[in-house]
Parts: sequence; C-alpha cells; structure tokens
Amino acid sequence: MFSIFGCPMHFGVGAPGLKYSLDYLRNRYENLRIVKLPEIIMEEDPDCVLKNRNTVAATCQSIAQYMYSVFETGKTPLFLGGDHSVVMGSASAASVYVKDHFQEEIGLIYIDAHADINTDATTVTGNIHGVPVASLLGLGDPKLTGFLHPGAKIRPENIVYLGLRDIDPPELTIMKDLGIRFYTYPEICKKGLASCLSEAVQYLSRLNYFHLSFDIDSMDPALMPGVSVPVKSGFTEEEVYEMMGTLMKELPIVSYDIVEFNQEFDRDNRTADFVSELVDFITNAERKEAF
Ligand SMILES: NC(=[NH2+])NCCC[C@H](N)C(=O)O
Ligand SMILES: [Mn+2]
Repeated sequence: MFSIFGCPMHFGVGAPGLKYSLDYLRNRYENLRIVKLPEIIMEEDPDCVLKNRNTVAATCQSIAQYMYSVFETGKTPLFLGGDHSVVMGSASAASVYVKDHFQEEIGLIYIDAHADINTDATTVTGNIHGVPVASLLGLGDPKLTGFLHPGAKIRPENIVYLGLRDIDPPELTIMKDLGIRFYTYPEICKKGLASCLSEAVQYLSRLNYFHLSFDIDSMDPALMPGVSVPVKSGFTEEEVYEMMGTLMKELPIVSYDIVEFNQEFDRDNRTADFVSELVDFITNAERKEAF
C-alpha cells in the first residue's frame, strides 16, 4: 500500500510556478487528491550563498518527519515535489528509518538530467535544488546535512544516477573523486537502456533497501515541457516506464519521489498528465518488497 503526499517546495529554485503546481495536480486528478505539506518560511541570513537556506532546511525537516511516520504505518511513501531540494527530507527519512529498524544502509537511485551534487562552495546559481545529493553525502552546509540524525545519510558507492546530461564541472570532479556510478543519457542511448539497467541492478544488488528519486527534467523537454530547468534530449515516456518497471521488479525500493513538475511551463497538460500516469504506474506495478 502506498501513501501519496507532497510539498509544493519552490524555494530551492525560486520558480514561482512550482508553488501552485501541486494544487493543480490535486484538483485535476483523482489519484492525486493527496496530503499537502506546506513550505515552512523562516528568517534568512542575507550572507548565505545558498538561497532561502533556512526555509528549505525547515521544510525538509518537516518532510523527513512526516515521511518517517508514514514508514511507521507500514505504507510505502510516494512523495511529490516541488523542486528537488525536497529529496534531502525524503531520502533522509528512508535512510534513518532503515538504519533505525534494520541497521542497514540505503541505496539511492537518482534519475535526473542534473547531478544535484554542488555544495555551497561550488554552486553557481545558489539554488538548493542543485545541492541535495551532496547534502545527503554529508557534504557542504551543515544546516542541510542533519535531517532527523546528524551526518551523512548515503554512501557514495550506494548511489546510481541515470539520465544525466547537464553536469557542472565541479560536480563531475566530486562524482569522480567519490567514485559515484553514473549513466549519462548519451551513454544510455549508446549502450542501450536494458543493458545499463542490468548493469546498475547488478552493481546495487548488495543492498536491501532503496530510495528512488525521479526528476521530470530527466525526460526530453520537447515531450515534457513542464519543468524549471529543461535540458535538451532525455528519456521518452516509454523509456521511463521500462526503467521504472525494471527497477521496481529487481530492487527493493522502499520510497519514491517525483519532483520538479512546473505547471507554468507545461503545454496541453502533457507533463501534468504524465505525472498522474506515472503515479498510477508506480502504485500498480509489480514490485520487489523490502519489508
Ligand atoms: N533539480 C534540478 N533541476 N537541479 C538543477 C541544477 C542546475 C545547476 N546544476 C545548479 O546547481 O543550479
Ligand atoms: Mn534534480
């Protein structure tokens, strides 16, 4: 059984369309009449390079607490963003829950056009939706690394990225230094999706619990225009369903997020319709259970 909830986080990128996008989905689709967690507005430090850091931190803490309580009910959390900063809350909850109950580490499957592994020292934009993976690794601003428990939530060797096509140079340095496994979209096209997926599954098969974070901007913006930071090319709908179907069947995924839907840039409800269909797909697909 899934528990679907969301947060219209927009302070991690500052795109106003994100603020009402969750309500748009909730009003339009019956399967998305979901619990909505609000953004928690805090006073900000004007000297901080990361924009809206205190607000994003407080909101992620509340997402983490809510999600932890969902795990305790025995349901599988499926979380809707909002911008991708929210994964600091959702993946932290998965990590801490699994550590508390099974004394094990989680894996992170990160499907995205971007690596989101900047820190306060490397970010060019100051947007926190560009730093969550670093924060989950325990890197960067300490106000973004301690959700639920102090310190790192995920180890570099337990991450796999799929679909990257826009990596900032310092991000590539961090990924290479830490030996993080990633499959760019061009590489997936060259080697074939099925073979990259089976390699990724093999690589991760030593782990028993996963959080999967799906950024809609991993898809081709010509097909899915409703995102804040579009990058040319990317997954088709068919590829996303193949990827999700395989990962869900092969790996015990304990929680999911779908992030970055921005209604302001959508056309003919293409992206909105897809979010609703993807939720239906995930909640009905055959899956490997973890607990
Ligand atoms: N989740 C996202 N859409 N992230 C986009 C990040 C873009 C850029 N690398 C930055 O750090 O600002
Ligand atoms: Mn992202």
